[in-house]
Order: sequence, then structure tokens, then C-alpha cells
Amino acid sequence: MSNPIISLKNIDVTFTQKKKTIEAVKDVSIDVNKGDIYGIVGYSGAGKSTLVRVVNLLQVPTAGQVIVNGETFYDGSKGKDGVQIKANELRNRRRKIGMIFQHFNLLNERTVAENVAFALQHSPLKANEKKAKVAELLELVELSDRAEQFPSQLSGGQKQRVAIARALANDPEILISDEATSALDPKTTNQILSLLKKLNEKYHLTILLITHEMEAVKEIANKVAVMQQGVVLEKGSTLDIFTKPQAALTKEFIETATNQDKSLATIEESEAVANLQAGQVFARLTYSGNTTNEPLITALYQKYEVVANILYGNVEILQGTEIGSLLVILSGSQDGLTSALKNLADQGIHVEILKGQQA
Ligand SMILES: Nc1ncnc2c1ncn2[C@@H]1O[C@H](COP(=O)(O)OP(=O)(O)OP(=O)(O)O)[C@@H](O)[C@H]1O
Repeated sequence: MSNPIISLKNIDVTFTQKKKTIEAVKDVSIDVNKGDIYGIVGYSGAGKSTLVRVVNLLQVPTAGQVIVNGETFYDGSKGKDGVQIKANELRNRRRKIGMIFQHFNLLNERTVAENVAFALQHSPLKANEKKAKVAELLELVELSDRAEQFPSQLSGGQKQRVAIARALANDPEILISDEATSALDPKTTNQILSLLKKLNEKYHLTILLITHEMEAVKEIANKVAVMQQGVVLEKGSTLDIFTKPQAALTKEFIETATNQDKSLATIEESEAVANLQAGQVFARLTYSGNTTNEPLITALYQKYEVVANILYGNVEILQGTEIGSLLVILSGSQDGLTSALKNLADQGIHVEILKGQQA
């Protein structure tokens, strides 16, 4: 059995403002294993930031349990307001949880090196050891030559790398990245994501990746939870979520991340789909890994006399595995279509009927 480094159980966070009650997080349970890059994806206001602030008790939940590295930080089942870890113990534990943010949160009047050193102010290291640590961290994020510059002299990507160096100063086991790439252009975003991946691989750093971009999840996360209105709609391995998405919102995120959204809109308006005939279905087929080599389309005709007209095809590489998706119109007899769709599902191909009679 896996032993999660972060276990959030049945977390509720409710804010009360005057007479208004906001249920920001509702009954969310998530287990993050050591070495995971766990993406939490959702639109603005979904409750992502509130949820991750619960991990280090920057936000105390209204109900539920928070267990980090085997230590119970909060247990809502005990007592009226729950039982919390002692303040000094929490302070120590928090140093092992680094955080980075969309707006970097650097001290503008301090140099790059001083910004990183700031995180070491309570460290037991001696002055010369702290200096060496800062130099080592700046080398890690490839900013050694900028040590004496000020944040205002840096690009957004460089600022975020300073923030990452600072977040790593106390050798954390967990890094929380709250929309860390949201203010960056696509190229810089990829550089930061690659750096996070490198830190994950090299130091086995567990990363919680909060984002509204499924693209970022696709690049580096091995697990993902999709949030909407305080609730986790679905969660699982990135591979499973991308090949068998259930919730409409998850599908929407994936379509955007794989650039299918625009193609789909155009194809849905095409004559072939707009004027779909009886005996035809418009479907999306998604398949991963070993199924990609199967001569799917030929087999459908040979076995069931079902003709597949491919309107769109795409292959993505996710976690080193090929994920194929096809938008097709399948035409055949009622029985032929039923058997063909069953055959596809039996082969582990995820079939979504987008239009036409469900055979
Ligand atoms: N301290 C607070 N007091 C009252 N309401 C809050 C507080 N913090 C968050 N909320 C509300 O909780 C809900 C979830 O907010 P949250 O910031 O967690 O969402 P999010 O998914 O992180 O979105 P964003 O990316 O925009 O921050 C929102 O309706 C927000 O207005």
C-alpha cells in the first residue's frame, strides 16, 4: 500500500462574511504520494488556492483531516474546533513545505542573493554555510550571475527562478506551486515547468501544481484532480484522466490543452457532421500506448462493415505514452455500429458519441 506524504480527508472550508456563507472547499479528499507531481486544475474561484493553503494550515479547514508526512496537522473529528498541531511544531514543519506564487512575492529592495538568504533567517546554518547554500541554490536555478541584481532587473521567468531557489532554501520535501506560470509567456512557462520536473526527478521533490492550464498538467504532472465550485469532479493518473475523462469540464480542459477545441468547433459545423444521416454517429476515439498500433479502422470495416471517415487525428505524448485521438463519422447498419462500438470499448478505446444515435 502506498503511504501518502499529503493526505487530505473530507476537507471543508467555509467562509462566513456578514450574512453570507461561502463554501470554498466541499468534502475534498486527496492523497499525494512522495515524488508525485499532483496537478489541481480548475477555473478561477474553484477553490484550488484555498485547498492547498490547507496543506500547511495557512488556511485552517472547517472540517476534515490534514496529515502531512505522517503527522496530523489538523483533525476536525476531535473537539468542537478540531485539534491542531502545536504552533512551534507547525513552524518547523512549514519550512519543509516550499511555496511559489503567480506574482513571485520577492522583496524588491533586496538583491537576488538576499531574497534567497531571507528564507534562511531561522536556519541553524552558520553565516558562511548560508552563503554557500545561497550560491548552490542560485546555481541550481542558473542565476549565479544575477546574485547581486535586484528583482526589477529580472524577467518574469528569472524572478520565478529566484522564488523557486528561495522556496528550496530549507530543503523542503513538498513544493506548492500556486499558478506559478500563469503570468509567464508559453516559452518561459515551459522552462519553469522543466525546472520543476528536474527538481522532482533529482530530489524526489513532491509538487502540488495548482493551475488553470491543463497544458501545464499535461507537461509534467503524473496525477491530476479537476475542481469546480469547491468540489473535486474527478481525479486520477494524468494518463487515465486524459484517455477517459468523465466530467464535461475535464473534457473541456483537455480539448484546450490538446488544441482540439478549435478543430472540434470547425468540424462540428462541417457539412458531414451538421447533416449526419441515420446510421451514422460522430464520435471521438481516444486510445493510449499499445492500442495505437492496432489497425482500428480497417478492422471495423472487415468485421462489421462499418466505414470510418476520419475528420481529425492527433497524437500527444503524455508521461512517455502515446495518446491518440480521432474524430470520426462511423457509418453502418444499426447492428454493425453497436458491435463496432462494443469492439472498440473492449480494446480499451474510450468512445464518446458526440452526435448521432447512441447505437
Ligand atoms: N479569505 C476568504 N474569505 C472569504 N471568501 C474567500 C476567502 N478566500 C477565498 N474565498 C472564496 O472562496 C472561493 C474559492 O477561492 P480560491 O481562491 O480558493 O479559488 P481558486 O480556484 O484558487 O481561484 P483563483 O485562481 O482565482 O485564486 C471563491 O469564491 C473566493 O471568493
